[in-house]
Amino acid sequence: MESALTARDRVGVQDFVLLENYNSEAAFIENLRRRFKENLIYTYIGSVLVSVNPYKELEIYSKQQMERYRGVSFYEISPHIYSVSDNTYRAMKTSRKDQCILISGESGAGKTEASKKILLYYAVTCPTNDRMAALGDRLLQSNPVLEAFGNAKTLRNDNSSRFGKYMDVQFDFRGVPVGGHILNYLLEKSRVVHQNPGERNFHIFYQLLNGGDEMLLKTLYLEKNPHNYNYLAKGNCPRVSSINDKNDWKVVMKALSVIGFTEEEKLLSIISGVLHLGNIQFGEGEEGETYITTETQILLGVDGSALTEALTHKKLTAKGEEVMISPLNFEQAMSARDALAKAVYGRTFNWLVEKINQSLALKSSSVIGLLDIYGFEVLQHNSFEQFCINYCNEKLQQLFIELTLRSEQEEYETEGIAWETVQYFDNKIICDLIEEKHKGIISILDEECLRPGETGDLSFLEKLEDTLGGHPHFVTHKLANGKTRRVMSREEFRLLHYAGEVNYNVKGFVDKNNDLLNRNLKEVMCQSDNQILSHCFHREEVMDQKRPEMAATQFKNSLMKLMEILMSKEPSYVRCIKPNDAKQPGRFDEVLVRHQVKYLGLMENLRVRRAGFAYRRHFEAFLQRYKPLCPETWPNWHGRLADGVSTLINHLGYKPEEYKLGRSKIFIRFPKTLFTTEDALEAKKPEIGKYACSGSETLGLIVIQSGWRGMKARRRAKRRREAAELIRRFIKGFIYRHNEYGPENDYFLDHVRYSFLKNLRKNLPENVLDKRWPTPPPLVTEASEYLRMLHMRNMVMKYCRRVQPEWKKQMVQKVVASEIFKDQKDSYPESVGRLFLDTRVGISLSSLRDGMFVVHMPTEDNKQKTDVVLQSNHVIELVTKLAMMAALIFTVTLCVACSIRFAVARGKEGIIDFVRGSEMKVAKGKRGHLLVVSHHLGKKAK
Ligand SMILES: Nc1ncnc2c1ncn2[C@@H]1O[C@H](COP(=O)(O)OP(=O)(O)OP(=O)(O)O)[C@@H](O)[C@H]1O
Repeated sequence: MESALTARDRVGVQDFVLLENYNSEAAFIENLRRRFKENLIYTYIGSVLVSVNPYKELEIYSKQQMERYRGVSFYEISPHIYSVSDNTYRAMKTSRKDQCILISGESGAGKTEASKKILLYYAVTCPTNDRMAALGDRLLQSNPVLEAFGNAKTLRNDNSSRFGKYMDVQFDFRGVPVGGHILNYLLEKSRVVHQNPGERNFHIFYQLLNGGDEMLLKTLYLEKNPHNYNYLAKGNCPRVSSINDKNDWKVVMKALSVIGFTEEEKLLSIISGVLHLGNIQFGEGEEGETYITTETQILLGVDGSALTEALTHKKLTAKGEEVMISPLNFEQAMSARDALAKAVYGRTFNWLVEKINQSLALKSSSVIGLLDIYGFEVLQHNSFEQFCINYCNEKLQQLFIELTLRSEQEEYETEGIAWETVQYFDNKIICDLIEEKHKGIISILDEECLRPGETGDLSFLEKLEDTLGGHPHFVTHKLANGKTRRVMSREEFRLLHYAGEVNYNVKGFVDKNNDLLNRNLKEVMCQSDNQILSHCFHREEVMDQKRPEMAATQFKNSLMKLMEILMSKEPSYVRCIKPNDAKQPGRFDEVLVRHQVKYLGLMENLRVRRAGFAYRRHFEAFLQRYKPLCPETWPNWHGRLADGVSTLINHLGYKPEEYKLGRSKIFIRFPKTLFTTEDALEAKKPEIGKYACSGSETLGLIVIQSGWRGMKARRRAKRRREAAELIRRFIKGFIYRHNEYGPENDYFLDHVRYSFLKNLRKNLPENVLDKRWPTPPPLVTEASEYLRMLHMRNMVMKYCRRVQPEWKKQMVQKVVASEIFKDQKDSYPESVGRLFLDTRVGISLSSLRDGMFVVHMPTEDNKQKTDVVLQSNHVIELVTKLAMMAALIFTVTLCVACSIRFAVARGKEGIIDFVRGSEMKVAKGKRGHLLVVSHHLGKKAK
């Protein structure tokens, strides 16, 4: 909008809320016209985008353009469908709330083009990977398929969607498009059997005849000439200059394969089957019975004779039992045939949508819904279809008013500003008139259809008059005053819709609401060889005695569901306008546009939006823009933002009725106030320039400055958005921290894990005796314990690798000592730090047959005699056991030489000489030695 403020004189205002005379329809249309002439087809009403069909290719949809709109707020840049797409996408990502974009407008206004542009924007700009790119392809490719089967050339649009479409684009938590789902509404099935002059049947029929190769057509028993088929000949318009059926056929076939279709053959045999069905001719017998004069074999995969029978007879049932078969007259047989064609096509279309949905199905976290649905329709002759379409628009208008008011009210509340009551027309009264139980038009129509006896359109009209006479929004010829009576036929009723008056002709209402297909025709279709058809016509449906819901009630119920879906999402709106009926570029037909402005409820929309304030902006943005206008805020304001804004507007002389300050935003009531401020800014610019520099560089500098400021502001805004998103994810994660790992808490849980590991890394125990270990959060207790064990093992392993055998022996000894003496003997603690020397304690004995052994004792104590000489008859056993008991404490030395030295006292040694002899004895030997003679057994005894 900021750019709108400066550009307002040349190309009108970019946002209608800036129109001074916002109640003037003429001013509104003039603004649209001025912009349209400049190829500026988009204008806002607040955040609602109004789009005028240019009927020519504009250079505004390139990839570069997409880049311009990425991450930029509405008001920072000129209006565009990409801006709506981007803001919606970002709102979904940051608020995690599902969004929807409601696109409305009359036939040919550009709804489908708008929805395709939105889809393309997401396909190009959203993050993706190979798998998702394939899915995005499927999403885009669903368009040509749906258009082939659901679009047709009408007088108003060469590629008119003849069904309503709601598509969910599903995104995962990273904002990657991961799937889609389509809901379709009220396909115009009557087009299969009838087209007005200048119109065509659905595109697929012509594509097949033009694009299908000879072999295929031969297999399907088809000929190329569309005139040969009754169902294609009615509009007398098989060729359309803007349509290339042959090319489109290739596109559709390719799209089907991208989507992953394997049933093309069956699908095409149904399409050809419908064409053949249309060529079935009936003859009339003498007694009024009907017979078929043409071939019906192999049609739609069902038995020819069964089909013939079902097309010419009707099964009548009474009290649930079949009682008789009655022949159909010529008229009845024709309508049975057409009913079958419509049912086959309609159900196949639903099946197709189901198939596409299957190929797009994936689990998602957030959704952006696109509603591309028929706009309000007023034709020369309005019938049941227009009634349903306009009812749908009433519901959407109701939703629109409710949601727009709600969001306005919410903003006021958040900002702490008193809500000012907005006068608007509440169309609930019209919705009730149509849908109320028992009293509404749909209920009355259902009653008429179900009533026993002859039912009819005129008696339906009478019932309407009886029940609804006097309702302010309902009139019939009988109830009308003279003036209205003159313009109404006796078969019409008029509804005063929010968008204008529409006369509906009741002819066909009962039949269309009944949408009946004879039971025996359904039975035949259940048995079709074609699996698509046997899927579409289910046996249970035939068995079920309950009457299915009437068409209008079905539509009403599906609309209720749609309303629920839309209510649960944050809406954005695109309102499409058709500038002329000739589909020509550059022509702006004011009467036609005024009509649409009225029934799109745009003036009402503008009034609601402008009821309170024309402009609202965050303090920061407002201050940033207008701070040069006040010496106290220029060049920088250092206090609170709210105070800065107050200082600024006081300086500018805003009157209290012109504005309100909320908690974070300023609300300005009149555009005039804003324009005056904007003009003051314009006038100030040279001075601001001088402040920064002088002379001819001024202008450039202003541009650079403002560009730099803009960039900085964008960066800041981006950082803020990212931070907000981070905090939001964090809080949500915290709330769901006890849930399974998933999109809601993954960020939080990852963060907890990461933080723990980071902390652990800094605080790992450094040796086996270091018992520190950070306390883990509950989420990672098990992992932490495991890590602790691993780390300990690792430290032990490293430690062990460093331990020498000598050292190991010491440790083993120390462990044994600890087991024996720890806390038992007072001298133990002193021993812990000292090495156990091998030399300190030991046993020596000779290798001979004597029983002597010497226990060597420590020699530190001077006074104490040390070594002990002992004798035993069981020296081997004794020493072994001693050695075993204290294997590593003692060293047992076997003395192969014949003498053992031992300590007698400090510094004094004794020597024992061992010799072999005939008998054992211990005696005093030479030089004071002790002589030990051991018994020698000789070789044998060994
Ligand atoms: N933004 C655009 N740029 C160029 N041409 C456009 C644009 N929007 C619409 N058109 C032209 O107008 C034609 C009709 O548009 P579109 O089919 O989107 O209308 P619609 O509102 O969906 O109509 P219907 O309700 O009949 O389906 C398109 O085939 C295209 O030629």
